[in-house]
Amino acid sequence: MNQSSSVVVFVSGGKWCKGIYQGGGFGFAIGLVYNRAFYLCTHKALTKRSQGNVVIVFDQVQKSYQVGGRAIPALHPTSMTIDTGEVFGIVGHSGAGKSTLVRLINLLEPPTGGRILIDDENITGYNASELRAFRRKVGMIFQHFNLLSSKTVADNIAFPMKLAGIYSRTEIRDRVDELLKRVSLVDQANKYPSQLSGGQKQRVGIARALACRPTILLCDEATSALDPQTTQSVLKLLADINRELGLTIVLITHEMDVVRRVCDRVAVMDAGEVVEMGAVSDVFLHPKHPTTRDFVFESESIDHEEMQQDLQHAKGRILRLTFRGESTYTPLLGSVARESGVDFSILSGRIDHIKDTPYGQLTLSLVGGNLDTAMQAFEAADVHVEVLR
Ligand SMILES: Nc1ncnc2c1ncn2[C@@H]1O[C@H](COP(=O)(O)OP(=O)(O)OP(=O)(O)O)[C@@H](O)[C@H]1O
Repeated sequence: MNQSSSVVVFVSGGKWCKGIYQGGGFGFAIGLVYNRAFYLCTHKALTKRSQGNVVIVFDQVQKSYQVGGRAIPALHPTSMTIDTGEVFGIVGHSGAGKSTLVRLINLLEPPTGGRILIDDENITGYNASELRAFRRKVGMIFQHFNLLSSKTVADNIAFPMKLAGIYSRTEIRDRVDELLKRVSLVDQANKYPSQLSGGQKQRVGIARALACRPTILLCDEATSALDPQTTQSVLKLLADINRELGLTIVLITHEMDVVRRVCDRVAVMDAGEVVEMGAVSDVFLHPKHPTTRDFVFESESIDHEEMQQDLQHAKGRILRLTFRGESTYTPLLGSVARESGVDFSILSGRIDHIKDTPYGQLTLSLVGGNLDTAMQAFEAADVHVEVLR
């Protein structure tokens, strides 16, 4: 193999970093990096999928707000389904309509058109008492926690049960104790919200949302007010709750990184419309809509213009390879180079996870040899190949 030098972008903790890489031993180097990173991963997400039962159906649902006597659309007619037990992300910029969509699910906002079915029932036709019973099935957590400042942690958690008026004192006490343990706040039970950190406040919010044993949990920018480390721990708690209780979680956020960490599927919103929807791995690794691409680039800290300039300097054909799950374990580049006689330069690379599934992306320039043989070898190894130039 010829020696070649090129810009290399490697990843540390999910971030890109650059350097100059001499092409000779790249197969080994990449194999080593990948194997080291993926050795630590579990395969849980490869086997876990939603149970396939639809819990939420939006059938041509639309919402307009009356402003100054005029109907201003916030959600254009939207049809979608959310499955039982999945974590469903809704991502979009400010004003895209995310909060509106999520507030329709528990009828905090009534739709101005279409039908919303929850567990096969059209909730838009509910009377007041049916609505009260329904709302116990849907918990909600908020960006700014919305705790009652005059009540202790334990009393905040007990509050929805007391309000429901259908639980005994013993039931409430036992449930509060159980939830304090679940959110690791047993020793904070008698404190007031002002005495807690942001992460602790959100844990109280989560416990309170779970008090009446809901089957759906709505999260409205639940981590947006938290620092990165606290965000991680709150997302982990939500993932544990989803896995252990089988709760369906609908999570709205303006950060694709949050979606990548916990969601199974995602809807991308732009100006009141769902512009892209699908499994997080598909949407994240192969974004189609420009808004989705912006979110993905932003979350990967990629300067798109800089990247394009780097690509212009590269010789030959340019491919982007995407490895997912099992295919990431194969130290493939060396063997493909030997088989095809193609020389590679690595222009960029990234390794990370989508939920628990490892993935890697490499952008390569290829010179000489037999390109078709190389492409066939990648595809045979279950590596997705995109020709960029
Ligand atoms: N109660 C309301 N009355 C009038 N217009 C509203 C109301 N609530 C939201 N809107 C408008 O509807 C559109 C969608 O708002 P929404 O809050 O759903 O967006 P979002 O994506 O959640 O934004 P953000 O991330 O900033 O919360 C915006 O143009 C907003 O100004």
